[in-house]
Amino acid sequence: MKTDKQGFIQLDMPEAEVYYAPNFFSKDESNLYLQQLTEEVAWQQEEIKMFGKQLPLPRLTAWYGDKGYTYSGLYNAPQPWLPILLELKKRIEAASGDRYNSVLLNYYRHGQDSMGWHADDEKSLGPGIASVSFGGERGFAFRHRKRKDLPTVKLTLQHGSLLLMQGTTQQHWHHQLPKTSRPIAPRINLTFRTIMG
Ligand SMILES: O=C(O)CCC(=O)C(=O)O
Ligand SMILES: [Fe+2]
Repeated sequence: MKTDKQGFIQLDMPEAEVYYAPNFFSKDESNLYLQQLTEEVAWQQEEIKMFGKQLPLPRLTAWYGDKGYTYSGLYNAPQPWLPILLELKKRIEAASGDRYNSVLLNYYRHGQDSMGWHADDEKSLGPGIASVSFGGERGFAFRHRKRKDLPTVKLTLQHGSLLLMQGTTQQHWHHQLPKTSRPIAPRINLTFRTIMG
């Protein structure tokens, strides 16, 4: 690991640009953001069609921003930005040097809520994604899509942390937020994104 961007650690991952700032937000700020986001965001229980069945996603979600997006073949209209989301976006843009026009929010109610291996590599998505975490600390992992010789890269996403995924990260690596049997406080994750076109 090496420190590059100010306050960020760069993860040791070939063909990727991933930076992690464990204490991007102070404890007090993070507690406030966690509470406000829990209350103000329009959390939804979405369903996904799998093996011909409608299954609830193992987390609650919300989508805000300038543009709609298509997910699992369904078009989702965006909700207009909340002031708190614009405030977070501004601070993260200043640190990352990227610009974002939408944010996907995930609410993990307990350790059995999760997100499986995937890459955020849709053609309409810009390469810079900024991931903010508030609440219960969860494990997170990256796995190279082709090179089985490379180890899985694991980290703990802390309360108030910022993870930047840039460059060719999504083309070459998958990531996941695994389930845990540990009792764990609810967690909110925000991924700021750029939808093009
Ligand atoms: O909750 C997380 O840390 C990961 C979220 C994620 O990968 C996504 O929304 O695409
Ligand atoms: Fe993702």
